[in-house]
Amino acid sequence: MSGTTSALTPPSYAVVPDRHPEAPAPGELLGSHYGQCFGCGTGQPHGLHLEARAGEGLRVSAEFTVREVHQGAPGLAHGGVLATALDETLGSLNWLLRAIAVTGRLETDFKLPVPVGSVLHLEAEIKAVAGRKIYSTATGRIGGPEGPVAVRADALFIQVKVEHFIDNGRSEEINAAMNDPDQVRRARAFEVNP
Ligand SMILES: CCCCCCCC/C=C\CCCCCCCC(=O)SCCNC(=O)CCNC(=O)[C@H](O)C(C)(C)COP(=O)(O)OP(=O)(O)OC[C@H]1O[C@@H](n2cnc3c(N)ncnc32)[C@H](O)[C@@H]1OP(=O)(O)O
Repeated sequence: MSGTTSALTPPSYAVVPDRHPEAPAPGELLGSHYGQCFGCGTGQPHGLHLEARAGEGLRVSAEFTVREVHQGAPGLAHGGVLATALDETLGSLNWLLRAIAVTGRLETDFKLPVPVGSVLHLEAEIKAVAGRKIYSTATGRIGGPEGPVAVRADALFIQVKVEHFIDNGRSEEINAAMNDPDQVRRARAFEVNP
């Protein structure tokens, strides 16, 4: 069975948003939004170390190399790890709107097994925005950027304010992040949209 549930179908009043004028230029590496992020941080030894790049329009691309620590079945990537790669790539679309948004819903199709050692070539795109809701979609291909689609997802991200993290995160990490000028600069870069 495949298909998208109605919660991921943009409502009639949804619009295709503008790319933010100060969004990173096409081809630019986006960098990690948080060094300890399991998806994109360089401070997580077993993390995905996913590197995303701005694309044209409302698109980003990213690559993730599947390592032994990412296995589910012998020699194959764990499905949850692949979902994380899709989630992280979709999350990096935030940079194009310069808005902070978190995943509300993520629906994933697993179409092909992904062996350890594979490079997953990811692409994500914003389809529409309705108020705080951002509708987006992503694919992950193996065997090259034009290879077959191994995984895909549709998602709904919800815009939040930076207080979402300050109010809900564990105080150790939040205090460390707030005392890191680089982290504060990155968080502020998203706050231009109320
Ligand atoms: C200096 C300080 C340092 C801070 C630095 C931070 C920088 C960070 C930068 C960038 C971060 C990017 C991180 C990317 C990482 C990858 C992405 C992830 O994995 S994120 C983690 C997983 N996700 C969650 O943990 C969300 C947990 N959920 C929630 O917190 C809430 O449920 C939340 C915020 C999503 C919504 O709660 P509400 O109370 O704000 O809003 P309501 O009214 O419930 O929803 C708004 C609209 O959205 C719909 N909605 C919400 N959830 C939905 C769902 N699951 N399915 C369908 N619709 C949903 C609702 O029906 C409503 O729609 P209607 O406006 O009425 O039309």
